[in-house]
Amino acid sequence: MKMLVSVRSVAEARLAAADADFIDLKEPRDGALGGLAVETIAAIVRALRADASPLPVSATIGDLGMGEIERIAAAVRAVAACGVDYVKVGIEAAPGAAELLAMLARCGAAIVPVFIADRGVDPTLLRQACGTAAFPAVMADTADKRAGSLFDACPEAELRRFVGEVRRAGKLVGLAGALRLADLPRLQALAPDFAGFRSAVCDGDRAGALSAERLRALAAALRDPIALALP
Ligand SMILES: O=C[C@H](O)COP(=O)(O)O
Repeated sequence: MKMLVSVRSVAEARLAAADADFIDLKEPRDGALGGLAVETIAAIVRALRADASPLPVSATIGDLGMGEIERIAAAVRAVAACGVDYVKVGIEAAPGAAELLAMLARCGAAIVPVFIADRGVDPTLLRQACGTAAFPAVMADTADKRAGSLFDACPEAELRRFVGEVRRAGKLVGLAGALRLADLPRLQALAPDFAGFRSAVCDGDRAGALSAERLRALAAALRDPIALALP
């Protein structure tokens, strides 16, 4: 299971690059999928490429409503133009979501739909995303980071179905949602391709500073699943 870390600046990206497998660009203060200014995204991508970092980079477009298709299309174009490998777009079970997925399928960017799983994942929307060849990966994440982790928001059986369905579609599957060290054994059992972290690798809450110590500890725990299984 690989480790995705969300960062908001060049300094944080360089810090995370020492331990992470994927670098994800977002403004954690602005919600689950808070977007950074495109200038910041472009500057982080330039810095990582200048460092010859081999890590794939994703960026979010911001927390936009399912009905805001034109705004989302424009944001996807602007973020993709920054040179990121993947553009993450939140998908909620709300009117307009199916049309949004259809637009994203045609938009030409490498889109990762991120299912907001606080109230479960809509099976019809998930089927649509899994049936869309243009999406290289599909994620689940939570919007309300104070309500516990993804495991508090979503029954484990549902997460297992999510992982299985995305994997059977031949896509990478990622899980996130205020995941903590204590969640790693359950995560390892679900075995997504990658897990996303911000809250667990910050001093204080997810809006705080990224912690090199917490990053190292999490990376070590992910590398050593046997130790995780110990009491
Ligand atoms: O994409 C991953 C998320 O940024 C994870 O953030 P979180 O651990 O605070 O839910």
